[in-house]
Amino acid sequence: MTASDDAPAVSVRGLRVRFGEVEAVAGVDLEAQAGRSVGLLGRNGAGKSTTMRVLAGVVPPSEGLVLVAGHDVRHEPLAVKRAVGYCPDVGGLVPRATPWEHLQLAARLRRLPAGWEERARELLERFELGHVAHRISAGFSHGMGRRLSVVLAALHEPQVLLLDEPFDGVDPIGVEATLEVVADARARGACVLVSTHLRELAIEACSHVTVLRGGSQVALMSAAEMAGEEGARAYRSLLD
Ligand SMILES: Nc1ncnc2c1ncn2[C@@H]1O[C@H](COP(=O)(O)OP(=O)(O)OP(=O)(O)O)[C@@H](O)[C@H]1O
Repeated sequence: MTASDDAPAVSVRGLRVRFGEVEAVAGVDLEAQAGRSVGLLGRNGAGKSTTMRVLAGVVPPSEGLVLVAGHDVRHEPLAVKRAVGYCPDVGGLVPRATPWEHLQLAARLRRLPAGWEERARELLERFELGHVAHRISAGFSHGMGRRLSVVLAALHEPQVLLLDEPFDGVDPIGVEATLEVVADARARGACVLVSTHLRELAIEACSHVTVLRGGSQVALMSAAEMAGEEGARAYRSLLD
């Protein structure tokens, strides 16, 4: 099954995720159409990364119905993984591999047609990683690793792009490149989800934002409603 034109690219209904006694996500509903981007905001431990992991097909929901590009994450995790590009909040890189080797592996696993190298080079240049393309990533700074993770998530132009803390520790060039990747993805009809603590960047990158608190969703609004001093106050009041 694939998403029909008007079906949401991401549909989350009553999502709950438990790890033993801990309820990491305790009720999230979300719908995002193709061409939209949604920001996930909330304090440390609010459940953002767990929600992202469910959308990436990495962690199964304990309860709820989650469809990504028309695929049920519970029953079709492989189809979900094929449809998404996922930048995890931590990890995901092989320390002994170079950026180019990461890209070669991603291209092989995703069976990308010949010609992917050009897009890979263009992304590396955009993120100013071209000069370290053949250096092992073990010595990369945190921000360089973040930038490479975004490149890897975006390489195959996925239907759904999931960026978990893509701006964390990233310099202004990397932030700009990431915003461009989000805008490009939206322009070609992909749906983008961005988890971040940075309200202003969420507003810049996203059409809508949702705020999580203690695993529960406490707001879903247009990004414009979060803007300015009034938006900052509204956001602050949602945090505790
Ligand atoms: N594998 C796990 N086992 C046990 N508890 C977990 C696991 N993963 C997440 N949690 C717990 O679930 C809650 C939500 O965590 P999550 O990482 O989703 O939050 P977050 O909003 O992404 O936080 P941050 O902003 O700090 O990255 C936290 O209390 C966390 O300790």
